[in-house]
Amino acid sequence: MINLYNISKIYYGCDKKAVDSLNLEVYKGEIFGFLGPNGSGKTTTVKIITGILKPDSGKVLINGYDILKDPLKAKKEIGYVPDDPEIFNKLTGFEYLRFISDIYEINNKTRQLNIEKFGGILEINDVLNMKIESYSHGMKQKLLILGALIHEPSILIMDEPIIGLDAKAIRNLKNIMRTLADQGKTVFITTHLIKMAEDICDRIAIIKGGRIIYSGTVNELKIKKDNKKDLEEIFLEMTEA
Ligand SMILES: Nc1ncnc2c1ncn2[C@@H]1O[C@H](COP(=O)(O)OP(=O)(O)OP(=O)(O)O)[C@@H](O)[C@H]1O
Repeated sequence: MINLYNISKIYYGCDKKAVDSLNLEVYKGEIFGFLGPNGSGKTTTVKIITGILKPDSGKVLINGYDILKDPLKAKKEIGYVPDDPEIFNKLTGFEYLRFISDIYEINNKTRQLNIEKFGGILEINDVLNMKIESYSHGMKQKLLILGALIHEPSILIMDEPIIGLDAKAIRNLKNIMRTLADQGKTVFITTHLIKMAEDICDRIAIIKGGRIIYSGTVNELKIKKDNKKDLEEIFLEMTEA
């Protein structure tokens, strides 16, 4: 479970808050979609949830652990896929996964089992002996996802996970997300892709200018908007207004 209480952040030298008084609860057993136009504060929020950025005010709890006061315990709960897959290019895929496993103190057997399981689903295992610099964008993205799953986190947080993936990989990732949620884990994704959110997310929040302007299910939102069928139209209407 993820809890945000009154989170605000203003970047140095900026006059406007990147995120402003955010309150959010993301439950166990759900896939939660965080939607918003460019520059609305999605990545800032993800970086604050994962402890990469410190908010100016407010509190984040990760399964009850305060990300600032109890960072190791909180971070052990999280698997994180950043929006930029440019990392550790000189390592091979295996070396990267070993490195991540060591950080999370995962034994060899668990590491191997999870590489076989999730690497198999993501169809990345054939290239794990190659250096990451030789990977395509989509292959790097798959490796990052595999790395985020290797310690069996109870909370999976992915920033724009679909970008760069082909149709089959997207379907496989959706299946992984649904399986994790059905196992009682928390899945939090940011996306620009409204259709994706509509297809897979149990609940969504829409952020605009750093403030959450809606949180709930897609169906509740449609009912609120006079039963308009097209979520994309509703989203554009809400975020452009
Ligand atoms: N390092 C930074 N320094 C200054 N301003 C920043 C920095 N990172 C983000 N911002 C600003 O904070 C606001 C929110 O940015 P953020 O990256 O969180 O948005 P986003 O919703 O993830 O955007 P996108 O969909 O384009 O990835 C924007 O106005 C952005 O210009």
